[in-house]
Amino acid sequence: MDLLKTIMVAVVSIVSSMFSTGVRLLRLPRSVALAARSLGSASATFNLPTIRQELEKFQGGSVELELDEQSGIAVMTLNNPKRLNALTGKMMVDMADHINSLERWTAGKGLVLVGTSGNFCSGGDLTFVRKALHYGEEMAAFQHNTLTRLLNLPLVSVALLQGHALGGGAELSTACDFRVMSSSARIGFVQIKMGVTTGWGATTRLVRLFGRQKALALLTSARVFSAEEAATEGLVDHVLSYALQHEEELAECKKWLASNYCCHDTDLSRAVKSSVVYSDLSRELVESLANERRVFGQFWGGPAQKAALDAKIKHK
Ligand SMILES: CCC(=O)SCCNC(=O)CCNC(=O)[C@H](O)C(C)(C)COP(=O)(O)OP(=O)(O)OC[C@H]1O[C@@H](n2cnc3c(N)ncnc32)[C@H](O)[C@@H]1OP(=O)(O)O
Repeated sequence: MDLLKTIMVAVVSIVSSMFSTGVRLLRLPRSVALAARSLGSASATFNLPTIRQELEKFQGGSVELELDEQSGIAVMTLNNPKRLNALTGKMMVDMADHINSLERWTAGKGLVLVGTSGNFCSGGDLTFVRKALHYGEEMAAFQHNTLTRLLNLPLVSVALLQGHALGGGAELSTACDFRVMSSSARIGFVQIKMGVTTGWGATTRLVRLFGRQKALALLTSARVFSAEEAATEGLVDHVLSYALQHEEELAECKKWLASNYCCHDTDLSRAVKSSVVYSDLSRELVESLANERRVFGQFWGGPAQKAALDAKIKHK
């Protein structure tokens, strides 16, 4: 317990020093998260509560959170099944609120991020996207904050990829520590085909996960991978051996997480994850996300994106 406290204090001290220099992205305890009312970069400052109010106007779908006190494994479910769990503004806000709850959940050691009804997420909800073409950098700032806090939770997280994980859906999966894939699922960073760059932080995370060459290949090719191909490329950590029903695959995924990475003492497990996060709290991460946001803002709402939206592309 002392070790965990020491690490948390050190992390808070680093995060606080980032706040004092105007860099307000990273998170840890609720008290610090509450202090992070705005997210700043060298060139722009974003007011997260104001962005939140704006995003809430784009209703549709929900994100649910279930905490299992006994196993210490939480399940966060994307729920917009008619649109293959594409994310609306309201769902982004729900997710941010659930990350707040998970930051306070001291009994937890694991998290599964999943979509309902056998699909992970088909990216940004294109109905929402069409109405939010004026709001790219702000949305990106909100998502960067939420997904960095997800990545930095003291829980070992896994994305269960079923059905489609496309565009923003593929980005969400990179905010988890591990990826488990259903044998029939597909994953692709298809943003470039939609006339945009990554808006939810995946470029920064892909470079860190797989190195710059593979990140560049994934993002410029927009290739959509089967589970077998994704495993060969090292994009996913485990492929479920045969396709099961949604609930059975979720149970399998929880079992995989519990038996591999959540099988030791809770305090120690959280301390290990916090140490990993600590080693990753670099200014370079924050600056990379700020750059990613700026680049994204240059294309969001631009002619290439509008043409792609008009073309009603299916990423088969
Ligand atoms: C933030 C930046 C990004 O995320 S860029 C990536 C944005 N996402 C996309 O471009 C995905 C577009 N959708 C597709 O390619 C196809 O729907 C895929 C996922 C391949 C599934 O094809 P298929 O199995 O034939 O199903 P379908 O097209 O009939 O879809 C079922 C219903 O879901 C909808 N849907 C799907 N994706 C989205 C989305 N991202 N936003 C809003 N709605 C979406 C489809 O329109 C379809 O709805 P409906 O039944 O026609 O009313």
